Amino acid sequence: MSSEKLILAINAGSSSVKLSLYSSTSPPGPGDALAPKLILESSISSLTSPPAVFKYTHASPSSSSSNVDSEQLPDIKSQENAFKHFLDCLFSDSELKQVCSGEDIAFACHRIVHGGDFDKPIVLGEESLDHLKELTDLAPLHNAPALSLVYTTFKHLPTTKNIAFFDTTFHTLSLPEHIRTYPLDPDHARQHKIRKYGFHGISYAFIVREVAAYLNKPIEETNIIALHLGSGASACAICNGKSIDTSMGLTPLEGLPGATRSGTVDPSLVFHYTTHASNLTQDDPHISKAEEILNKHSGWASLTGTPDFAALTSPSPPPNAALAFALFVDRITNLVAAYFVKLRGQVDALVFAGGVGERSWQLREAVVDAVACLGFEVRREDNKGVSERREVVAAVGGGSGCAEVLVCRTDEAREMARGCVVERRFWGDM
Ligand SMILES: Nc1ncnc2c1ncn2[C@@H]1O[C@H](COP(=O)(O)OP(=O)(O)O)[C@@H](O)[C@H]1O
Ligand SMILES: CC(=O)OP(=O)(O)O
Ligand SMILES: [Mg+2]
Repeated sequence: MSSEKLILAINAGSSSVKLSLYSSTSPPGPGDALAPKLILESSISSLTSPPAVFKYTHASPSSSSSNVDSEQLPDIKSQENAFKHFLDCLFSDSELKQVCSGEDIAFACHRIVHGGDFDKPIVLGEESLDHLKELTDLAPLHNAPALSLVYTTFKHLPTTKNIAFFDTTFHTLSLPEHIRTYPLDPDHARQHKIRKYGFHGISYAFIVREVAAYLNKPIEETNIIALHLGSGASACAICNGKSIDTSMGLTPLEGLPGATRSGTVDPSLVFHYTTHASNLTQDDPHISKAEEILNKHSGWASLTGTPDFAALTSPSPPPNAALAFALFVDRITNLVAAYFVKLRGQVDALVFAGGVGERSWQLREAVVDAVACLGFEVRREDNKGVSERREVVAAVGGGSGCAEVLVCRTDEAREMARGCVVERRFWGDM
């Protein structure tokens, strides 16, 4: 006998919480296993610049009376309160008969950005949490909010099984030693867990599976250059379905610039920029002044005054918009060129994903034009029209003889829900 189980996917950012509720049957059947069914999506954003904004949308029917398009919540300032508000809405939602209390939610899947050496998702318990707490020092800006929501889930959903999915997992076993090693004293590096980990792996796992299906190739034979360009941005060279290089490193700061992140800069810059580089910040005793500046007060927001990438190509752009745009295109070009060579030119597709990659046709056009000498070509009309289309993967260039240029609507929540459904070990005692 199969019964329906509910899966809640939780993606905690530093200033937002994104939640998606899915259903799946237990035990998962062969057909169901790949397709958890989306019931609703919700988000609470602007937690650090109140008022927080709440959204709550049923997957169907699209005009549900419980939907909240955009509601300001001035009293909500923490991840915990945001989550509690979401649960209150969920449990009082008269259109959702299958969920009345926390006991109805079988699984909570948490996106934890830094997973250290974990090479697969894990069920969260006291022991694994202790280990993850140690890793928080490596990624204080990312892991701390996610872990705080794990504790909140323990408190409010005590019967739910909590599973951690890591951004690092996709890279853990496949990055070659010479890629994951920094040229530093090996003993010191080992002792302090200093190496390239790579991030956005939940997204890359989704992208490579969807792109392989689109290309009608086995994942194990699929070679792509994937660009996850959101408020945090990275690139990944994927050879035969596996990550062989990626631009983020020990932390998500390395590599490409982001909305408020500098990306790679000369490490000595830190000491020229501020004499208080290693002082700890007042708000968080784990974060140094330098980390705060490079993570939260840099990137295109620092050049232009706005974190909104769309503003850079709007009819009335902010100051330095052209500079910030050209700089981003240049840093992406460096990576595409390097990864093209690392893949020996055997590239099935150049793939754009993430908020900027999926929505900025101008950015895609500029990047593809910049790497045209490698054989990439953009179809301008398809590229402009893609944002209105609903497919998970859409072609915007390439084709006959040269690599495809694709846009993939990446979905970290769906990837976690799918991971939860396909891993039988999570369902053992259910
Ligand atoms: N229409 C658009 N054109 C260009 N950039 C956009 C557009 N809509 C959103 N963005 C950018 O996408 C980024 C957010 O991407 P997303 O992947 O959702 O973020 P996060 O990294 O927070 O998960 C923001 O920096 C925003 O400026
Ligand atoms: C790893 C990372 O940078 O994540 P995000 O882009 O969601 O901030
Ligand atoms: Mg993201």
